[in-house]
Amino acid sequence: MVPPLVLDIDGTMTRPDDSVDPRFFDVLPEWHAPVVVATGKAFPYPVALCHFMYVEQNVIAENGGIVLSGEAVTTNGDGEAARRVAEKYVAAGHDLGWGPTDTVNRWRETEVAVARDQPLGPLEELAAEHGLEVVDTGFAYHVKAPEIEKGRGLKSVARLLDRDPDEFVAIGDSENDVSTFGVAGESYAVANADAKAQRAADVVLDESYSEGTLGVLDDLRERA
Ligand SMILES: O=C(O)COP(=O)(O)O
Ligand SMILES: [Mg+2]
Repeated sequence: MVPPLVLDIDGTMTRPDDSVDPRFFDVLPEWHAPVVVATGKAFPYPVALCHFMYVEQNVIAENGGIVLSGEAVTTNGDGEAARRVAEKYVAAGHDLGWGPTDTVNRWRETEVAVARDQPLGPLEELAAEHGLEVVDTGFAYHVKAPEIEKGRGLKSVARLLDRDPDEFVAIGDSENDVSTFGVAGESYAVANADAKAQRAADVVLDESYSEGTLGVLDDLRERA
């Protein structure tokens, strides 16, 4: 049997141009074990990705802020403190950096994301004043409660799926995947992963982005 998977999206299921590799649309519906999509993105993004890949909606969104498996949705935290940080950041003359529509934060419930071309120092200061931290995923700065992590989300999804977290194989690319790597039984960082993810992973792959991830899936299938 193939093992259950926990897959990060950005940098892991994507190609260097940020598009999701279309090969996952064939590989994942045929994966004969649960697939959990674990992302820093707001809840609707991974739900839509699962929907359009036609796989079960096992989702860890907002870095563990929201978890969905089967009929159970769990929200960890209300994002109130993160929104206060964002307000103060904007009041200090900065910008969240996503333009007037801001679809990055529009449906975000438990944290706030800031574009990486905005100043990090003042954001970290405000976050610390509110007991929060800033996590850099390589795609955005996430202002979040330190205790909310993808790894904690994996524990609750595993429970709902009646699996041991240790059975999961995790693949990721950045510091928001470190907690997942700590909970899963086996972990891989793609070659484009940041230093923290590389240090935390059991294996650092030679191949980058979706190429690395699909290579692991091939190996796991062969092993099964
Ligand atoms: O939304 C981000 O900043 C990163 O998303 P990811 O966790 O799927 O890589
Ligand atoms: Mg990522």
